[in-house]
Amino acid sequence: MILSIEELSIAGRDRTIVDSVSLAVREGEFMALVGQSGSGKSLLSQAVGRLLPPNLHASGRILFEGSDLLERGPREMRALRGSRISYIFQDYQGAFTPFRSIGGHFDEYQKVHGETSKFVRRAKAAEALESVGLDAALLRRYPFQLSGGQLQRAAIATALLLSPRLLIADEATTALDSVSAHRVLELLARKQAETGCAILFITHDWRHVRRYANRLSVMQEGRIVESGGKHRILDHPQHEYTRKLIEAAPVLGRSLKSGLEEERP
Ligand SMILES: Nc1ncnc2c1ncn2[C@@H]1O[C@H](COP(=O)(O)OP(=O)(O)OP(=O)(O)O)[C@@H](O)[C@H]1O
Repeated sequence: MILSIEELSIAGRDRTIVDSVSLAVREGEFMALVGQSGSGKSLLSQAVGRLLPPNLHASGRILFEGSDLLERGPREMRALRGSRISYIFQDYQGAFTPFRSIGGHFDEYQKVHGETSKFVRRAKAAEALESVGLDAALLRRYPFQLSGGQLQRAAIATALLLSPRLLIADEATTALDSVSAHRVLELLARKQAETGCAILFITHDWRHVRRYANRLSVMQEGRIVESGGKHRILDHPQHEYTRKLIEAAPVLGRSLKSGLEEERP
């Protein structure tokens, strides 16, 4: 296991929002986390990077590469975020400062993580951008000069720059049109195959679960109600809530079944 969340609770002053959740992500797998709005998926993922809002408190254990992140200090966590654990969010625009060029962002990111050679930083930035299918000339542009899909791809390039072992994607394609979303997901899957990083993928879109996930967990009101392999859950959901979520998903001409049938010759 690269990540093992054990009995994690997240609470505010007067209520428990995430209630004793356990969830594991294996090395190199694509793990989806689904559940209705407000079920606690984002807070759970923020707790992993110790990014919770200050009014919320996490308890339990979050074992990453064997050691408990809840016991790490802020400096250690800063070093870990970006290098071993990376995030991409729905709000890709928020990942970029408007008046800094794309190249400036890549440069700053690498400086913060200790790359002292300007030459190396420049070369890595160009390589990273090209690896997500973008022209290195975009490094000179500003965020508002890129499309949503291009920006999200640039965000993925940044997130993968330092070869993290875990990438947390929180509704990373929700704000994109379906063609751009598809491209971004294909890119994520390809980068995952290349780098072997694990992905914790938070989504509302069952088509993406069906296509990309290895395993998934279903969250309802702060608890995990069901976890397992994609085929098992999509074809034989055990929990009533999972069944309802799957039934409510838009089908768009293709069955939401796991796809096993199609894989048969
Ligand atoms: N800082 C906060 N203080 C108190 N409650 C919060 C805070 N942030 C979020 N919440 C509440 O915690 C619950 C879970 O929020 P969270 O964002 O994790 O849900 P989610 O499952 O990711 O939803 P969505 O799919 O809409 O993103 C919600 O009821 C939300 O209103």
